[in-house]
Amino acid sequence: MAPADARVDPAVEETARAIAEMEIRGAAAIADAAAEALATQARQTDAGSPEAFRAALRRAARTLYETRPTAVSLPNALRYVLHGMEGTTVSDLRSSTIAHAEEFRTDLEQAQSRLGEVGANRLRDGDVVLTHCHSTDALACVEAALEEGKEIEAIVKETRPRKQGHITARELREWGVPVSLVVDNAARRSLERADHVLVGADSIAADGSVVNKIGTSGLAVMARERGVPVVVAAQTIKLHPDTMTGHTVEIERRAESEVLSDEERAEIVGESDPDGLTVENPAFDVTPPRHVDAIVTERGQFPPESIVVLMRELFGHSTGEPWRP
Ligand SMILES: O=P(O)(O)OC[C@H]1O[C@H](OP(=O)(O)O)[C@H](O)[C@@H]1O
Repeated sequence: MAPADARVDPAVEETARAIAEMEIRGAAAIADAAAEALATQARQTDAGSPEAFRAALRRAARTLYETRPTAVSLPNALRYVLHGMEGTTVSDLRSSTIAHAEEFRTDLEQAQSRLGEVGANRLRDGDVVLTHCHSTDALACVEAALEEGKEIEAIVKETRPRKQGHITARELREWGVPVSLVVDNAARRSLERADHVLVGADSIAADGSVVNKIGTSGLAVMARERGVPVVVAAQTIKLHPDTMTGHTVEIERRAESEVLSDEERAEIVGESDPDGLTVENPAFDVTPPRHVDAIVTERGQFPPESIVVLMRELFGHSTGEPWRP
């Protein structure tokens, strides 16, 4: 049993709540917040023994891990920080954990800007990108292209049910990029004038499949039909190491309330049996590698089928779940 002083800090509980309720969202932001929360746990814990300290950190990591299942950046961040927890005294454990969390956060930021430079090489002056959802990795490519003096236009898919396309549109407008906001159903028509589909990823599997916001796979199929290249911008923390050993990526299913309000439900159901209406709300889908042209990372650009080579290099060691007691 964990020692009594292995308590999860309230700040960690609050971060976990904010991730679960998507106040903190986007795979990179989730990883960053999780690493910061572990550093807070390390700083604040009143654990009186190394054993209690380790138990508190593991508990905190588990609390964060259980929030959202699809973005692998979350367990990758937790694993990185917990593997860095070294020492035989509470003081050493504390300082090594905090140092590793800070290192992770700095690396994350640098990786995104390097990735942006790689992705920007694909974009030419005057190009039109079509986006789905909101991805800071994808936007980093546009930002770097703009910094190089290229003019870029964007067609931004609304992205039901949570309309994260609005966040993308807002950021692009802040940078002065002309934006056409379109409903998701306009995707195929909009591809007529797009030069690239540019999206992010929540997880990338060893076979090069891309797990991203629901609607990405249909968009990729249509883009292939139209001959528009599909570019996935994803830092290497989006690579899912467990898929090298045959595990699949869990697709998060979110609440009905994101799709249908109580009033709308009542209107549809009328006098009929309310159990006869169910709402499915999977948050992500899987795009097979044959519909993806390139995965852009901070380590360069890869055809999806070869991403496993990079995955082996970066995650070749045992993965495991160090937050399990
Ligand atoms: O790490 P960055 O590129 O910012 O985001 C990656 C992905 O995370 C988002 O998921 P959600 O909105 O958290 O469900 C989107 O699916 C986006 O493509």
